[in-house]
Amino acid sequence: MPGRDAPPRRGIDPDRGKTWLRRALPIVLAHKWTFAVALGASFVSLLLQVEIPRLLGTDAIDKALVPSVDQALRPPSQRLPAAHFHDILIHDVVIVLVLAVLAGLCGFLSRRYLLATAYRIEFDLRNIIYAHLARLSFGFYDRVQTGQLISRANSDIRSTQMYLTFGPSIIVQCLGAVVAFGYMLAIAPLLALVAMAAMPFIYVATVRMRSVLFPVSWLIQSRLAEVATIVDENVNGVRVVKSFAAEGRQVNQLAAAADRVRWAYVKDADTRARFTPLVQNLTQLGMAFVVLFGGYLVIHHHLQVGTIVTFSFWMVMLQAPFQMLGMLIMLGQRAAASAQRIYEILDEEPTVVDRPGAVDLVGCRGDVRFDAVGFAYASDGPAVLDGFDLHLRPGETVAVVGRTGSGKTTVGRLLDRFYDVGSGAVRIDGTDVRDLTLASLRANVGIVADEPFLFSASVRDNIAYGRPDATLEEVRAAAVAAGADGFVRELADGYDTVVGERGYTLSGGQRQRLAIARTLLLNPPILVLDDATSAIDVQVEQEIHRNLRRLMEGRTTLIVAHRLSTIGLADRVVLVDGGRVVAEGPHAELLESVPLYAEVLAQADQGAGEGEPAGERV
Ligand SMILES: Nc1ncnc2c1ncn2[C@@H]1O[C@H](COP(=O)(O)OP(=O)(O)OP(=O)(O)O)[C@@H](O)[C@H]1O
Repeated sequence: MPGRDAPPRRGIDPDRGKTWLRRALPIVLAHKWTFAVALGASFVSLLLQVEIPRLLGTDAIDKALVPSVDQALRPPSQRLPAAHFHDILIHDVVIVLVLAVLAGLCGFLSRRYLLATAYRIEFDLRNIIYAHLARLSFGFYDRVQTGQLISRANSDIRSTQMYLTFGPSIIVQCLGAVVAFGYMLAIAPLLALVAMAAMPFIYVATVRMRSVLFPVSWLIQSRLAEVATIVDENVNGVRVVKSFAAEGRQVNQLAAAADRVRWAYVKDADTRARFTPLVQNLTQLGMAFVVLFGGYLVIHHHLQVGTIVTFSFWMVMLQAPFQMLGMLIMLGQRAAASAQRIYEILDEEPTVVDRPGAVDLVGCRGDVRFDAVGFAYASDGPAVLDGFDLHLRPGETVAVVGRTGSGKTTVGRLLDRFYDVGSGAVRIDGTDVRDLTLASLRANVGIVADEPFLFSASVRDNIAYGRPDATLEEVRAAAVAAGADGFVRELADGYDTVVGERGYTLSGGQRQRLAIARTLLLNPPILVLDDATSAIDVQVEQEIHRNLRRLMEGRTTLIVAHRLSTIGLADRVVLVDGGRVVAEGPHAELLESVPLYAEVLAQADQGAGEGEPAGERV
């Protein structure tokens, strides 16, 4: 059996032509032994539970209690000693006790292993999905709403798991009931049929109850999620709410959502209140018929009293599977829908993957070439780059400048293979990036993104994200280089300070400096700076620029320049327009000779005037 943290051993069957259940089978089979123990123990426990009423009824009552009562009617000389009946009684009770203990033990084993199987299947499904999500390319994340996808995946995983584990368990319970019914038929066939008379009604009532309850339970889930979203937005967006004095509106919005949850809960309680007593009373009614018809048989000496007692116990056992069969059908429908949604993710193929024969990028010199690159985000979408040529010599810093939406950021993304080019090629040291392993490519190309993402972890862990084994000295050196050391030292716990969710406890500038430190710790020979300093004030920016200049030395750096000041870092500027490079050279030269360049910079100046924190937009 795998350890708790063992990765899943099998994934789903990739054959899309198979039914959802057959596709999920490998995951269940990976735990077949735990599952078999659970089901086996459950079956044995049920057999023992079938046997106990038989012993009590047909043995203890019919062979000890009823004959002992009969004794009173006989003359004393013909009576058997009371000890004779005591012995039978005690013998039966001891056996019942032993069986009960064994049944309890089997019940324990079955629950223990069934739940273990359930959670292992859930663990596997969750890991398989997460591992797959991690493999999927950026194109997928552009299309789907990731947050919703993940939260939906959670409830889908749960309902699929429930059916996969509890489905077979319910079937085993039904088998136990079949055995009990077999006994009933063997002992008193007519009475057995009478006992079964109420069962179809129990089944129908339960199916009806579930058919109302299931949609309501979905409703409750989605409405709770709605409330959670409103609370989350109110907490995260508290500054906006308060600054617009919109507290009252928000509270009303929450009250309305909470009322919708209340309605769904009341509907749920209402349904249960109506159906649960009905199902219980149907069983009692069935028992009444058994006593009536069984009593008639007893009076006419066709049956013994104990059999009625035994049958009453068995009827309680029989009604459970009839209730659960209804549930099984509902669970099945829900699980089928859930599994389809899970498969939608798992069937999605990553588009950017290691090609067969891909080689590691070793000893990277940092020579970068874009050769006639053509690219569109969607196959039927407009071309973002079209015949884009650019050569960055080792150690050179080049700023890409262009109008907003001209494809500057895209150039950086293609270099790190976030997306693959549609035509042409991006080469590093002469090798097409598609012929390099992704891991080695990304270890050699460091990206400092426009909106740095920090994890809810310590400053140290955030900086060391790409190299978790880095020493504190190395982390500090990177922070010093990125100009972050000063403010980190002033934080309550220094490098051990946990930054809040996504780093919101830090200022924009501080977050960016940590992101720069994180990339610098990797020491990549090629850097992509996506205007990483856009949220930093002029003074800090100058300091960072000093640091960056020192650090860019010896590295090939592509600056995705959205701001004028960043251009100053570059040895050379290229102007992008219409998806290709239309001019290149030093800033001053371009400014003088290329009207479009001056125009783009002028627009950037306007952008700066419209609320940019510092510097000018490009
Ligand atoms: N993930 C995406 N999916 C689809 N289209 C995208 C995606 N990212 C960018 N685009 C589109 O591609 C074009 C180029 O975008 P890109 O971000 O490269 O421009 P940019 O020059 O960096 O712009 P800005 O200066 O405004 O940041 C734009 O029209 C944009 O709408």
